[in-house]
Amino acid sequence: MTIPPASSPAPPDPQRYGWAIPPETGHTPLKADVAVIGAGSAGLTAALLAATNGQRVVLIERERTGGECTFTGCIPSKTLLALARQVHAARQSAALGLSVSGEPDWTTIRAELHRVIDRFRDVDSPESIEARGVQVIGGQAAFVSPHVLEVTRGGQTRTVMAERFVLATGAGATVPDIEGLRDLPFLTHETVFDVPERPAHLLVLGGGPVGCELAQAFARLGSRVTLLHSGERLIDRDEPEASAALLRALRADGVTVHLKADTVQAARTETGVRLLLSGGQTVDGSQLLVAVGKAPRVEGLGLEVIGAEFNRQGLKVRSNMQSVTCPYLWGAGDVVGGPMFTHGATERGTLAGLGTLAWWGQGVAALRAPAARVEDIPWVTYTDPEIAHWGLTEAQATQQYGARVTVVEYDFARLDRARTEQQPGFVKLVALQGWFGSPLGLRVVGAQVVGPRAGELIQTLSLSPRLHIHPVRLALLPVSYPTFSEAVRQSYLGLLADNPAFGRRRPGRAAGQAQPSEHPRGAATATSS
Ligand SMILES: Cc1cc2nc3c(=O)[nH]c(=O)nc-3n(C[C@H](O)[C@H](O)[C@H](O)COP(=O)(O)OP(=O)(O)OC[C@H]3O[C@@H](n4cnc5c(N)ncnc54)[C@H](O)[C@@H]3O)c2cc1C
Ligand SMILES: NC(=O)c1ccc[n+]([C@@H]2O[C@H](COP(=O)([O-])OP(=O)(O)OC[C@H]3O[C@@H](n4cnc5c(N)ncnc54)[C@H](O)[C@@H]3O)[C@@H](O)[C@H]2O)c1
Repeated sequence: MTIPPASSPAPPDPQRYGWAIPPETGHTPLKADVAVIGAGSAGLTAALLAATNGQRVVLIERERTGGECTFTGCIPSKTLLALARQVHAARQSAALGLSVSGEPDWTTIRAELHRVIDRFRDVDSPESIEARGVQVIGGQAAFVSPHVLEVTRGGQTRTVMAERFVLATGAGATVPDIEGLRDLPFLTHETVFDVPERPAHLLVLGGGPVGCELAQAFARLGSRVTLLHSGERLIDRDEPEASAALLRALRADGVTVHLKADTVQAARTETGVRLLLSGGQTVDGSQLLVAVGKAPRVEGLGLEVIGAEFNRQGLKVRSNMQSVTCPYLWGAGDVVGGPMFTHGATERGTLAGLGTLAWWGQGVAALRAPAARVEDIPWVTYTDPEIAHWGLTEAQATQQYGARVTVVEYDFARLDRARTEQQPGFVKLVALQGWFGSPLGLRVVGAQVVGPRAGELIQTLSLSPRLHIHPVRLALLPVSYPTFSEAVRQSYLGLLADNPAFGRRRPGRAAGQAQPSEHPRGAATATSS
């Protein structure tokens, strides 16, 4: 199946985004040491770092400074989830004798969402960036010859010449090749936060982080939600137990989930949209949200003109983010492919920014490069329960290291703080056993957390391997009682000693060998609904 990139999003409403649009392009050619294309998390980081180190920097943005994270990604999605959690908590309080009825007011929810975005917008406004020594210009940039960009906007063109360049153009929503889909007015993350009315019945295509986070948020805010995912399990880069926990949670929130759903046709109906699945089943809804992944924005940038190699996975770069074929170009953020996270974008933006500096910057970049490796970036899905992961899954580790793999499972039923808050969850550590039964050579290679504060816990759980600290040191670190952080110590102790109070240890299993009944809280592997 081919997944072509979505067409460009509609231009932003100038009333709403007024001053967040960079100033007019102007006519005079510009000369700079460093030109950065794209003012999202990656481009901003690279541009500010280069400027702080005395470079003349021009930052070119075609739409809004701040990028996806601020306007259509992390900030609106986390705000919507937080509002949805409040509504959910209010509903749950019926058990305490409080009475809550009705649905939350969508106009208020939407206003609240945009109030929060507005607060973030201040930080990355063109004025604020210029105050930090970076010249910001608005327009669409493309290379026209080596070291030369043409920036166009509203029929005007301006030339920008620079010694070095950073490409940080991000990634756009992909649209699957489903018959009739492109004839429908579907939503993506670029438009869903602006819907004027609460969707009566939202169909969500895709069970990755975007689909799952938004399915839960809209369900809790009063929409009927049906999620259709082509895979066997949701968020399939995480452990199967995490996917299963999320499936249970979404269903408990009233979301109808179809796994292994192969949508073959989409059509408009009088009340919205109808999807036809390959088995003949139809699913009707009022709106459709497409959340099946993102594609790096590498087209139309004149990369061919400067000999920079790229493909649909993104700009091809070395570990220090320098283009593999164009020595004066660095890539940063979603445009280089791999894990698409804001912290990945800023880390890679830092490397690219360092790369544009003199030899010493490139030296520091080489030292920092390992931290930006795909394997070293933890990620979090901000649903309830929160789900966080770092490193290899059990199946990946077993494939790579065979019988050396050992797994510790720690159930929050043993964690006092979780018990007081009556919150389920678990930690799973994937490790390599020490040599000859000793702690020598013992090493954690992966971690998964599901439950409250999972996004915070994963940082500490992954410290030992990421900082090359022996697991014993983390296992013996005193932790305040009663905190969720005790789960870190208890699971690490489980690596060292077989005691029911700690995490339970077992040999690693290859993919498909999982025994669901043994998983924490009996988390069964997700199956088709
Ligand atoms: C719904 C959602 C929720 C998310 N939640 C999280 C989360 O909780 N945590 C997390 O870590 N990540 C999250 N992400 C991912 C995160 O938003 C991205 O990984 C990150 O913002 C990418 O930053 P970037 O700088 O690479 O790209 P972007 O922020 O997309 O910036 C690229 C910029 O380049 C500009 N541009 C493109 N082409 C040109 C051109 N030719 N000329 C000039 N300008 C151009 C674009 O207009 C854009 O402003 C989420 C994503 C989505 C969709
Ligand atoms: N919390 C976070 O850090 C966060 C939140 C949201 C997004 N992101 C990032 O943004 C990027 C995009 O996220 P995403 O969830 O859109 O993409 P994704 O690729 O992570 O997940 C999309 C899922 O949709 C499935 N799919 C593909 N075609 C389908 C079809 N026709 N019908 C049904 N399902 C289909 C895929 O199998 C895949 O599992 C990812 O890199 C993600 O990591 C991060």
